[in-house]
Amino acid sequence: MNISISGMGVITCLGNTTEQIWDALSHNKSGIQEVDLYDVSEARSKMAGQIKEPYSKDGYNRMKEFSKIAIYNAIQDAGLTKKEINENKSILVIGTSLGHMFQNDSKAVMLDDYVPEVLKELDLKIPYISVSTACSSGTDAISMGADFLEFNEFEIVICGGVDVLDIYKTMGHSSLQTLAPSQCIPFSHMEHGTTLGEGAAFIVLQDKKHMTHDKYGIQLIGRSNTTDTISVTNPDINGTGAIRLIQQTCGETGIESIGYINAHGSGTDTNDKMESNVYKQAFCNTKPCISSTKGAFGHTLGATGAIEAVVVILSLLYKEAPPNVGCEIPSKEWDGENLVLNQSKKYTGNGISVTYGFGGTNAALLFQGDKCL
Ligand SMILES: CC(C)(COP(=O)(O)OP(=O)(O)OC[C@H]1O[C@@H](n2cnc3c(N)ncnc32)[C@H](O)[C@@H]1OP(=O)(O)O)[C@@H](O)C(=O)NCCC(=O)NCCSC(=O)CC(=O)O
Repeated sequence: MNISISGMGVITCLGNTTEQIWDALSHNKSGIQEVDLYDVSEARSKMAGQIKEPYSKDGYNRMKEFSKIAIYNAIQDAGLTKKEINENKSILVIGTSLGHMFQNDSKAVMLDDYVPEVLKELDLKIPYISVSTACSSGTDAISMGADFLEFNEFEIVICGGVDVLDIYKTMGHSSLQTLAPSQCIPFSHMEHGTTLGEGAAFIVLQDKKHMTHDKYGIQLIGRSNTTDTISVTNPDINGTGAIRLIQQTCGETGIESIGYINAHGSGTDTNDKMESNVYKQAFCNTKPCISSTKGAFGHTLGATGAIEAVVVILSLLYKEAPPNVGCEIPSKEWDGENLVLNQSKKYTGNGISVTYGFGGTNAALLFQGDKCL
């Protein structure tokens, strides 16, 4: 089966359309600013990829609003009517890390309790399933969506990730000492650490032979996940599970087909060292372009894999690997690697999005496409 991308919808600190985010990314722009959503005076970092007004400050409503915008835009982009979605076998697969879970101390909050309202307000009468695998959630949601399509369970799959900023995530990462005091610049020789962000991205997957018009000509040709579980917070510095992940994702296509890697690039010392070890070993004969887009969006946790999947799709359409926003001088581990610095680079071949999460969850999506925008 040819798993095709028929539509995409996004909301991020760089904009609410794929055109806006590509324009900002390709001009090396970052959407990271000082947080005004809650009090960050006690936090190690005051900065985040916050989506500014006019959205609700309440986590539940914020999750709902971001999901609704990205899902609605993905459906519109796919040219599907609500009737078509409701009358075919359709499903929503929604990934998040902790979403709005810690927003109300007084009662237990379900991770996906807002989703029925999203569907109702969009007038969609379809089932949904939620996925939470830390920072790989958005990637795993797309992977699971592709499984539903491939095994003929569903015909129209809307899948992606959403996450919101909140004081609990900020203070959690602050006490773990993972936050960069100023701003995350993955793979840079400068200070290390991540910067949080928020947003949502959804894509519509369909079997190419059921589509009347394949406007993007992009296919999801590989997907996989592996688990290390060597530590709750530390990645396996040798990257054994991550290397296996890339090999499994590429399968018979072969890793030499990859022209661009959208890395996890969380900006922390341990993650960035682990990733350089992984790509050095996995791509010893080829040197694909590598960049992380977290310097632009911040680390959007459960949404990051879905947003980065959209970035890879756009990179295939524009035939350019986007910059590693803010990175002028890489750290020495990247000597000899084809790291994209602060300017986009032309590339040919397939694009892969790789995400790693706490608990050792690793996930990847491999896309192919020949059309040009
Ligand atoms: C969290 C770490 C800084 C911990 O490193 P070390 O163990 O070497 O450092 P350390 O012992 O000084 O720990 C720093 C502080 O965090 C606390 N700490 C560490 N691990 C903890 C845990 N499992 N639970 C609670 N607290 C913990 C320590 O007590 C200490 O606080 P105190 O000093 O107060 O005692 C590091 O593992 C790291 O950078 N991890 C992130 C790597 C990364 O970016 N991975 C990408 C995928 S994960 C991702 O993208 C995010 C996600 O999935 O959500």
